[in-house]
Amino acid sequence: MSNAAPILSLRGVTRRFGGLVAVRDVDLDVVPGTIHGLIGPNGAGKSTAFDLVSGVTPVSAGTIRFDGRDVTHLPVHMRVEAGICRTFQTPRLFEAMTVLETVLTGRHRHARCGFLGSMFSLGAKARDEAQQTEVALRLLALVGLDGEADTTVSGLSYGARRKLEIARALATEPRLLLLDEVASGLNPVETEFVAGIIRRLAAEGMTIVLVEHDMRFIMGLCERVTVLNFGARIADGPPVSVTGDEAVIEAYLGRPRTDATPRREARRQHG
Ligand SMILES: Nc1ncnc2c1ncn2[C@@H]1O[C@H](COP(=O)(O)OP(=O)(O)OP(=O)(O)O)[C@@H](O)[C@H]1O
Repeated sequence: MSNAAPILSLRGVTRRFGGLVAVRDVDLDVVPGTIHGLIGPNGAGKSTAFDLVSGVTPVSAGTIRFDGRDVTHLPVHMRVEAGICRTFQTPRLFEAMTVLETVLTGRHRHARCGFLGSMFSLGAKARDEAQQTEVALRLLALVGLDGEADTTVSGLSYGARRKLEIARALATEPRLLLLDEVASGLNPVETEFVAGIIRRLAAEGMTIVLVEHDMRFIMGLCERVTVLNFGARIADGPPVSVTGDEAVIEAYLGRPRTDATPRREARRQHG
């Protein structure tokens, strides 16, 4: 693990829904500027972990620190201001908006002219709008949607919606980007394109955490991987060591943990 202080640090993070523990006492450190994978079988607690880090859901216990600051109880918009932004497993977009308008919603906090400013200086307002639009168009070019600025969201393909969600998240200028199953439903060409965007963002210094089921995608991108199962962290390390981990293999193959000892024992006995 790098010596750099983690940009994101979870300690003892737990989330209960009634009797169900969706995330159980999880510790997690994410090194700045890296691509970190968060994997695990269905229902392992990955999206809930993102909800907790982004502030969509409150923790039941534990602390979340971002860039040395305790953000555990900050509301979503203050975490976005601090530099945390996420995408959702199912893109959450407004169907009636255009692609450009959608990205501009992410620029909201960067717009310099508030209501009073716009009343007293129409010139400044127009300049500000032009600047925000320029940034939004650059982001659309980055995600390959530059020809679609005026297209209405309802007319977009699934892959385009995923890319648009990335552009909207980037519009907030995050330092930590949480991508929830960003490659799901994409064809191989689109998947490789999105992987390229992620590599480029990380090369520019952004920290990225990926929740993903596509192992090839994870293995090809991540420096480090954390594995959850039934809400608990069962492994953490470089991708190769994690994929060879017995507990991880069992979690993915769905064998009950009580199987582990006899199977290992049997293997030893059979040389
Ligand atoms: N709002 C909620 N109320 C009750 N239970 C919830 C809620 N959100 C998640 N859960 C439960 O918490 C557990 C973890 O769910 P979560 O969606 O975080 O898993 P996941 O690892 O992201 O799964 P998947 O890979 O299938 O998306 C599941 O058992 C789920 O049913």
